[in-house]
Amino acid sequence: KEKVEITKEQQALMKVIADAYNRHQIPQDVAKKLLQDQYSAEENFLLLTEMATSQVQVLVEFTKNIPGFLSLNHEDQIALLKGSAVEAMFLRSAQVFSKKMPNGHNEVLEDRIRRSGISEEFMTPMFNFYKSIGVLHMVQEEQALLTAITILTPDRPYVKDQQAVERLQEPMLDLLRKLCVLQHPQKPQYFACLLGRLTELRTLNYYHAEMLTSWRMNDHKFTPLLCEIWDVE
Ligand SMILES: O=C(Nc1ccccc1F)[C@H](C1CCCCC1)n1c(-c2ccc(Cl)cc2)nc2cc(F)c(F)cc21
Repeated sequence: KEKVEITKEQQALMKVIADAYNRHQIPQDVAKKLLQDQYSAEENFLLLTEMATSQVQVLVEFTKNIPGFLSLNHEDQIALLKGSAVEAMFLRSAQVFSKKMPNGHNEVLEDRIRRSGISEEFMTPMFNFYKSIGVLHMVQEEQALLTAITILTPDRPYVKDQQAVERLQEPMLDLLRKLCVLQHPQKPQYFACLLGRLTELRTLNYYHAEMLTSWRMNDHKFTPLLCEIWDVE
């Protein structure tokens, strides 16, 4: 039985990533807002574009705290952010969705999202992903590391120096693997399961532009930042 322990520098890395993640959390206000009222498709779309725009800004701040990220080639920094922003948003949405709320609130939230304006065909893949994240009961540190690992995916389009990105991603993967063994000793496949979620996350990437352009309303308006990140308009 391999004795797993976190080294001093891994503890320091964990602290940096977890603090950055907590500092740059989007307040849970999107769930609270959705629970308060039933909005029209237009209002929901506006809320989504506002949330997604602020999420990108939050993601940039979080990414700047990843050790070594700012030493990467500048074009590669942009390619990594552009390549991971949508996945980070769905990962964040899944974490918001999975938060245990008072009785009945989780059901209301799901219902509000089902009726928000998203086309029917995307409900199943999206909620399947949210539920597969929910059953993992991830702790904050795991969520923060998983987001950092998603950002540091070497094979994003247009990344020139993939090795440099691998060198940053590897210590995160090693730390997450150890955390999983220590946090979930009764689930030896937990780490592999987490990485499997990242594969499922990429499939949502595939749908995201169509999820927006097929929102049940006319004349979809996007912020310039979203046009950049979400391959729309
Ligand atoms: O705001 C959102 N997500 C979000 C963005 C940035 C940071 C944090 C976020 F939760 C949207 C709302 C917007 C308003 C209409 C309903 C969906 N959202 C999605 C979502 C995101 C993108 C597409 Cl194309 C389809 C659904 N899934 C959600 C699950 C939740 F539990 C939740 F609370 C909100 C969620």
